[in-house]
Amino acid sequence: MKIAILGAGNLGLSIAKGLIVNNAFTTLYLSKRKVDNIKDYEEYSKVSVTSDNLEAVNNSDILIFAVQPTQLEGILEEIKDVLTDKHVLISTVTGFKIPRIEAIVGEDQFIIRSMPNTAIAVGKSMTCLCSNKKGEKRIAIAEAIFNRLGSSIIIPENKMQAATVICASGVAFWMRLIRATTQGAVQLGFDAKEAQELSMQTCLGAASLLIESGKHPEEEIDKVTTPRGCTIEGLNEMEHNGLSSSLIQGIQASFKKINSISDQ
Ligand SMILES: NC(=O)C1=CN([C@@H]2O[C@H](COP(=O)(O)OP(=O)(O)OC[C@H]3O[C@@H](n4cnc5c(N)ncnc54)[C@H](OP(=O)(O)O)[C@@H]3O)[C@@H](O)[C@H]2O)C=CC1
Ligand SMILES: O=C(O)[C@@H]1CCC=N1
Repeated sequence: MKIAILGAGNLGLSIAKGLIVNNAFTTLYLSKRKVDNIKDYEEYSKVSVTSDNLEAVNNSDILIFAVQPTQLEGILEEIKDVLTDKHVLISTVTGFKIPRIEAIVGEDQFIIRSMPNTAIAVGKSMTCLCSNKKGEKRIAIAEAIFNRLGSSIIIPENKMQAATVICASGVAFWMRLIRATTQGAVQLGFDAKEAQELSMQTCLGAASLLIESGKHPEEEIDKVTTPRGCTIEGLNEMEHNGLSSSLIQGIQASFKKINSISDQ
């Protein structure tokens, strides 16, 4: 696959790393206006770095847009005249809905919206996808790309905002929980490095257990909570202090914010 990432910033470079590590492209163009800080990527085979979006588009089939929402319109205007039937447009841009993309490049383009997260850099992104009518014929290509870099599901476009909160912002939410449990472990006597290792691996183990068993979290929690034991003591104290409620309220606040700053 000949892929271009237009907007090689935080997310764009995370996608690039995932593609490079998984050898998941034929050629890869990385574009941004100031290329000095990504020049190193040219050391990888078949990777080109450019500040010329048209060069990237003309030499690629899959175009992944990873610019800020206010920058997408300008890029689409810039490249729309060189788009051909070979191109599949994949936008990762938050809150920029498909009809708005179609209004610039036309309905007769394969348009896909994708919401990955930064764990794509290590092939572990949960990515949500949707498309315009024409894009339905190419969404399998997007699935193939994002399934090599984690997992993907296809959702209706009206759930993309919610998916952004749960999956994209979600990485930050889980990181903060890992930091908090790390701080707890330091207070119990582990040094910072050990504490983070214990926290991260336990988090990974808990998620893996649910993924592999298909079970509900409470079923697994029941196996851990010895009657009158330390686990239920800790869990109940956390709940008295609003653990679940706080997480749910944070998700609601994030969702309210995303709806206030986007166009859908
Ligand atoms: N960060 C995340 O975890 C996630 C982000 N998203 C979405 O992805 C998009 C990108 O986010 P993020 O990576 O954090 O943002 P960044 O600001 O880190 O990256 C945007 C990049 O676009 C480049 N850029 C700006 N204008 C142009 C242009 N005209 N042509 C080419 N490149 C350009 C910028 O570099 P330069 O100034 O040098 O051009 C910059 O590197 C956003 O819409 C965000 O909502 C979605 C999911 C997760
Ligand atoms: O925080 C944000 O608004 C963007 C969207 C999801 C991740 N980063």
